[in-house]
Amino acid sequence: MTLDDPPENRHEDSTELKLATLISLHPELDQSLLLDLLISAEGSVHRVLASLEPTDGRDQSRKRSAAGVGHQTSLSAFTPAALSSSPSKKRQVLTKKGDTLHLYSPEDIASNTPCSIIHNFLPSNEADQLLEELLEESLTYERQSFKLFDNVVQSPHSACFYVDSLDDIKSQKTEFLYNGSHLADVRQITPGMRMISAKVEAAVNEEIATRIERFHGGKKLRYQSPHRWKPNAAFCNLYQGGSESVGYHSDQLTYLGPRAVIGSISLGVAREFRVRRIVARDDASQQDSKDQRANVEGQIAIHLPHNSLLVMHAEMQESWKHSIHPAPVIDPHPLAGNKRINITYRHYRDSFHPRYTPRCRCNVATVLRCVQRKHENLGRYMWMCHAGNAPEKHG
Ligand SMILES: O=C(O)CCC(=O)C(=O)O
Ligand SMILES: [Fe+2]
Repeated sequence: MTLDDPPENRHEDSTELKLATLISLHPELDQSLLLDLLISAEGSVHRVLASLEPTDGRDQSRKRSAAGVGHQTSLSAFTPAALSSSPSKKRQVLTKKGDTLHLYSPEDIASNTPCSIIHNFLPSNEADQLLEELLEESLTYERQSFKLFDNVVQSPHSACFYVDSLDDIKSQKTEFLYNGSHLADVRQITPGMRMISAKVEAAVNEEIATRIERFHGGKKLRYQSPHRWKPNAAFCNLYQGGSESVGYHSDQLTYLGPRAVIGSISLGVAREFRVRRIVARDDASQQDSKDQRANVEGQIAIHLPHNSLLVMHAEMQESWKHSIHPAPVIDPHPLAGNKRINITYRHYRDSFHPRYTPRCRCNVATVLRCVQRKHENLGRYMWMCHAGNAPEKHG
């Protein structure tokens, strides 16, 4: 930025500066959480700082920026079965800083990430029909935008939210909050999406059972829903061309509850779904260099072809982050051209309906967060005020 820039750009820059200040003072907190707090506090760094407990003796260094495009590696170069026991206990080095481990086969994906994949999930004519329907539907998708002070920031892809019934639409538009506001575009699930939802339900429940049998001794994780997974909402994402993407994030657990499972169908152009483990700042020993920490975090690319079902299992949102990486080159799809459409089927749990969401002392609805960066509280959940007030700790 130069001094010739218009004032609104200078204002935007000051947001970055504020965020950078917060990141440097609270490196143990997730960047998206700090951004949420900053928005809620209407840009007051002071209010955000006041809402966070003081922490002494932290590593003041800035967060490592996400590694760029890495060169291709193959799994055979690494020791297998990184997740053969609890993923949080094993700290096996899978990648060197800047490298990306590319995974294609269901076996490699299941053993090295908290995900599983089914290729050629639907009969091919059904997948094509669904793609055609959603290509039409997605013509009116919009980029998700949220207000940051006087600026509107837009996501680098477009999306839309779907629920089962007209009553659910009404409820979504008035009761459920996302980034502090109601969603404007909520639609009723399309006939094609509804037609496959029973298949998705059956496959995801089977995948959950296999996963807990293989990696968790047949027992679900603590706080994981004891009930059958039943999709009742879906986000559809449209990526138009290789430059559209979504940055590293974990999905909001406020209405899904802890240990959420998500079933994600990919249609059209194949793209890289990148995942990396969240490593607590103080988990690595003092002597560990940033490079060593980056090695433990790893960076894994799961390739998502047309007509695949990826299941993000119960370990995923709390301990890993995911993204859709920008692609310098894509293979055009015969029906979709340069587009990828993704449906993430979700199970909104009744017991996490907004009528049960705790409210802060200031009467603002809270969001459910899991501590990801600070070792002593790792894995604990908290209902956090969206207005930047002191978090109420639970769990
Ligand atoms: O497009 C994808 O596969 C992932 C989308 C995603 O992360 C989300 O909807 O939260
Ligand atoms: Fe996501």
